[in-house]
Amino acid sequence: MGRTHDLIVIGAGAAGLTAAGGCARLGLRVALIERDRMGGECLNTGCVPSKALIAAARAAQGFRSAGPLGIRPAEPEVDFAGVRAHLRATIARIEPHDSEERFRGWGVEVIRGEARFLDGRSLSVGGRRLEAPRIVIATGSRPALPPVEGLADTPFLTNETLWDLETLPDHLIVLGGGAVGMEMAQAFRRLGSAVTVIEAGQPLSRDDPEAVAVVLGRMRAEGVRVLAGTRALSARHGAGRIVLETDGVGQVEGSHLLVATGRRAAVEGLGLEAAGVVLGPGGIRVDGRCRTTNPAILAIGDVREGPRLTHAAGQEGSLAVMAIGFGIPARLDHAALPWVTFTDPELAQTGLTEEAARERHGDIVVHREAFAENDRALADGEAEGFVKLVMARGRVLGATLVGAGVGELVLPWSLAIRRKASPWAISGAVVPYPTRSELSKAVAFAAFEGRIFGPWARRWAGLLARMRR
Ligand SMILES: Cc1cc2nc3c(=O)[nH]c(=O)nc-3n(C[C@H](O)[C@H](O)[C@H](O)COP(=O)(O)OP(=O)(O)OC[C@H]3O[C@@H](n4cnc5c(N)ncnc54)[C@H](O)[C@@H]3O)c2cc1C
Ligand SMILES: NC(=O)c1ccc[n+]([C@@H]2O[C@H](COP(=O)([O-])OP(=O)(O)OC[C@H]3O[C@@H](n4cnc5c(N)ncnc54)[C@H](O)[C@@H]3O)[C@@H](O)[C@H]2O)c1
Repeated sequence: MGRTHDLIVIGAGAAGLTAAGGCARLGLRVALIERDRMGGECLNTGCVPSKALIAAARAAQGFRSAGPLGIRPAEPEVDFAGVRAHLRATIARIEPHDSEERFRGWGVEVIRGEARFLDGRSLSVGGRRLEAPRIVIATGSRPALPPVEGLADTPFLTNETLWDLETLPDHLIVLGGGAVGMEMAQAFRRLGSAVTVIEAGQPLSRDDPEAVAVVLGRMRAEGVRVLAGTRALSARHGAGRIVLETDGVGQVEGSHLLVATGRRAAVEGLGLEAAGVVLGPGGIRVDGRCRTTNPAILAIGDVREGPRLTHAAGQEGSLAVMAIGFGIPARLDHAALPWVTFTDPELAQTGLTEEAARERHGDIVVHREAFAENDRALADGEAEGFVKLVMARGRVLGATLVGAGVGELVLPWSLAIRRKASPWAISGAVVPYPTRSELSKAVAFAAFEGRIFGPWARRWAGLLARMRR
């Protein structure tokens, strides 16, 4: 039996949908295999429900925190069933973008079932054999469980089950202080749970420590107990309580446990060996063009070694379209890959952190502006945080932003790192007043301020002034 399709994509998350949709719209015969829900993790168990929960939590917190604005603080009445309904409604509103109908409309053959490789060009799904000259693996990741004694016999939640909770936890223990752990810890605290985070190293350790300190300060002030440098050794449960034994603070007791200790590639049952695809410790091994050890097979999104973010998955889906649809050997460029942690204040990074830039480039210059200098932030009563710009020899290497809604301020800095916008242009842009974007202009201007108001400029202005006297 010969080829059944031009392209087979396994997994209908952000990565697989982008690859399948793009190639089908170019007229290729595309099969898209999905064993569970269309839209994958981001839509169903990741970004979307977590951001909807964060929005509900922010609304609740607004009741408590408006005192400085002259609104008497009150304890909100949280209707957790209503919060869940908001989560479900948000998913339902976004779902049509990722639906079978939409992709079938573009000519994609959506096949429901579990894929398993037969060899490097063919696979089986539900007893049917499919073959194509190009295959894309986009099967995502699953929660990685830590080696904590007794965990398997203890009831715990992960991002796959958290959204099914019917009542608000009385005391949520969060194991892992990464993006999932910190976002959910603050959200549940704001909704009314007691929350303890147990983190073996430092929370949000990939981020700039100075910016992380701002987030941690706020979370601790709101009552989240964050135990850094603390490892869970064992877990047990009884009488509706969960007890974790730790190496730092002894026992931590709560009503619920959320395990958020990282991810592992979802490859079980795929039969990678039959396809000649090698798995590394962090996921499927790929080169700079997302090619696996079998060059006819690409691996994109969470399943491969590398950053696990929806926009990275989408970018790699587009790269697959370039490679397979157009034959363009596009390479991945993560130099300006942004990431945002949606705590409050938000924490955003693009390019290198100050520490990474110093290690790699040695001689760097850091410019910094605080939201306390921004009129809009002051008017909003949310003036915590800063924008930090890291440069070397006139080039932007990275930007760190922490403050209310800073995820919306990252774009010009990602462009600047890729030299699609210059700090000079940003410093001279006309920015609407009063907006937080003014802080981006201010920090860019700081890079030139010394020269604009320096001795040469003063001499020239003085000369002109004297001529007019
Ligand atoms: C709580 C949480 C919050 C997050 N928030 C953000 C955020 O705010 N911003 C951000 O950028 N990222 C966020 N992420 C990360 C983001 O969800 C992932 O990076 C992204 O969803 C990965 O997309 P993907 O297409 O690679 O994989 P997935 O979305 O996991 O899709 C893989 C699909 O493959 C299917 N599949 C697997 N194996 C098979 C098989 N053998 N046969 C058929 N189908 C198969 C799965 O069912 C799944 O639908 C968050 C993650 C979590 C857990
Ligand atoms: N806003 C966003 O973009 C966003 C939000 C959520 C998740 N994500 C993505 O999802 C992925 C998964 O997030 P995550 O938070 O699960 O993983 P992570 O790798 O970011 O963090 C896991 C944390 O758990 C800690 N840990 C591991 N074992 C432990 C143990 N035994 N005891 C205590 N702590 C332990 C680690 O030190 C680490 O800090 C990330 O790659 C992230 O990029 C992104």
